[in-house]
Amino acid sequence: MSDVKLVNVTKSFNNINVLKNINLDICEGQIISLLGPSGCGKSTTLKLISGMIDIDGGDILIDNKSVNNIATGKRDVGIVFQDYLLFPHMSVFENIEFGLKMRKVKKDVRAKKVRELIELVKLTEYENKYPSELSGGQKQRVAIARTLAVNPKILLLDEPFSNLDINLRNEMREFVSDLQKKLNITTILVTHDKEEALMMSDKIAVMLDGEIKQFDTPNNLYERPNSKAVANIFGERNYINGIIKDGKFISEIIESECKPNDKSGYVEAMIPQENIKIYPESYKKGANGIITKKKYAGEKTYYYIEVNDVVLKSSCTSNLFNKGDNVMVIVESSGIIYFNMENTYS
Ligand SMILES: Nc1ncnc2c1ncn2[C@@H]1O[C@H](COP(=O)(O)OP(=O)(O)OP(=O)(O)O)[C@@H](O)[C@H]1O
Repeated sequence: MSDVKLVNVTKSFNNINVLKNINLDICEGQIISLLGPSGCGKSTTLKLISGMIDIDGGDILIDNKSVNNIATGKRDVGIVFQDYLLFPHMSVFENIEFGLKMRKVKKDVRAKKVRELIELVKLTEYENKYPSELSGGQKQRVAIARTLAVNPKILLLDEPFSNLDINLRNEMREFVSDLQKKLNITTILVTHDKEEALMMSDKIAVMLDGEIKQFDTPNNLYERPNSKAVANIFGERNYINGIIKDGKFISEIIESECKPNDKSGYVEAMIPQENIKIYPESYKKGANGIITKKKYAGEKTYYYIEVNDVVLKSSCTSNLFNKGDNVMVIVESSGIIYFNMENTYS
């Protein structure tokens, strides 16, 4: 069942179209991400759904009812921002209690609900502490508990982990994912981090320049992006021009087998970096190349390899090769996507 629906939503600031015809259909209990570069309109979309700013055109439906003319407080949505916005002079308990107090919920009911939430976000020993005494992750959990206190139907998360260091970020991603599944609360996450979106979402809306370019599952987006623009969001790939003929992709530098449904004709092959395999020169199979650059990154090493004047980028677990080495390059055909010359998925 559709829980949140955006139909032809538009928004301009100072006569600039920031959102151009946004359509989204989010099912109950799902977590979806709005993913895209800075300025593409992610936060504006979230603010429109929450009612913090007004829509120019189109419709926003929550539970199949238009909320265009309904005030933020009555939309049944809770929003968590990256900078938490906790009240500094209130304890953890009081911060979480705040929304319930505003709604004039009785004191004993309030206390029970706050304690339940404190337990849910694993802050039992911290209820009397003040925000200044908490770590970033703990503050984030208070912010989430405070938002959940008033039982919103929809949870909106605006870059909630971007202020946390990498270890804490991973821990909080897992914590929020588990919590979302446990509560089965429809959630919209704004992020510019592809890994975060891939790891946490049932579906991802890839946004560019105020438009949704593809709304799909993480797997489909990664493996079957509908355009180069979407593909590039999910990492740097190699692009090679060539032709598909008799079930084979042929280019000046490589040849590889195609899948039966890859159409014949002139194409641009998008090759993931992990598909470019490097072997010692003595291997004598594949294309001759020379390593022109090496970037060691712990679990992976990135190599730039020049093959017939074209630079291919490869990521692999082996750290054996060095700049200047002559190597053999083999391209693994699985995972290659072919765009016809009009840039659409073939
Ligand atoms: N209140 C406003 N007044 C004028 N322009 C605005 C306003 N809010 C947003 N914008 C503009 O709208 C565009 C989209 O902004 P938005 O905050 O939605 O982007 P975003 O994708 O969330 O970016 P980021 O990842 O940097 O937060 C930007 O060009 C921004 O400058």
